[in-house]
Amino acid sequence: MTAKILEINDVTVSFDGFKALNHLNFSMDVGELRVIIGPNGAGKTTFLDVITGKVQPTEGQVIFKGRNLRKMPEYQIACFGVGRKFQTPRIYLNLTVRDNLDLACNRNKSVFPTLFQRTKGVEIRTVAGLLETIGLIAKADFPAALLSHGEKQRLEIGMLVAQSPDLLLVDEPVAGLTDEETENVGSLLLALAESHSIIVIEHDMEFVRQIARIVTVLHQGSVLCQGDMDEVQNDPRVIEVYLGKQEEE
Ligand SMILES: Nc1ncnc2c1ncn2[C@@H]1O[C@H](COP(=O)(O)OP(=O)(O)OP(=O)(O)O)[C@@H](O)[C@H]1O
Repeated sequence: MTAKILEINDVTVSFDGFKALNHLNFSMDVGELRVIIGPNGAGKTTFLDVITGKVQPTEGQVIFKGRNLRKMPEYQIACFGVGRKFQTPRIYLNLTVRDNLDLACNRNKSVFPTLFQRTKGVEIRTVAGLLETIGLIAKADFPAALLSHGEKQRLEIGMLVAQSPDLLLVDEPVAGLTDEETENVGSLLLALAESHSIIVIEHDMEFVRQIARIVTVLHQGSVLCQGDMDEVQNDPRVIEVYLGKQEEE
């Protein structure tokens, strides 16, 4: 049986009685690339928030690498191997691409990774290797401010990977990107999926089709259905709550 990197058991998150997550059950294998879709308000961001420790479950458990994350502060969870990419790139615009990556690599040399038993064999990345992975060798010495939006997204993904996370959480990486940039980010995530477990939240169905193996659909804080792209797209419940409405927008 393949080891699970993440198990979410019967998790509910209540905000003043409103259940943003409602008895949610979810699991994924080590090395899996999983895409999460769902209508606005389905609970996707809250789902990421309970994994990173930003939000504590009201009920239920989040188990990462076999360990219950309950009451673990956010920075400890990050050091234990969860890396999160937010929708808007968080990079240093005045620094060069190379210096951004260098900073991220050096962050990894803090004492915390050794304190929180990182998985053996997780590759420690070099700046040169990262520049190649994210396809920005030619722009290594440009200030990050001069990059296109898609290149900034790739740089931030590179900075995340520099910290050798076991699980990458990527929130809407292609929102606002051109078709070409979208494809580049997709190829990058597919390349990273060869050595990382990755969760991607995305609304862009073309992009989801490019990268997805298994798709999980969230609705009203629970898993509505899960399967490959064809199964999910043809599921009448998904068409009703998400895909049908999306086409009308
Ligand atoms: N801190 C909070 N306090 C109260 N309600 C919240 C809070 N955070 C989220 N919610 C509510 O929980 C529900 C789920 O929100 P969440 O942001 O997780 O959904 P989402 O699927 O990410 O939506 P979107 O696609 O619009 O980003 C929404 O109805 C939202 O208004």
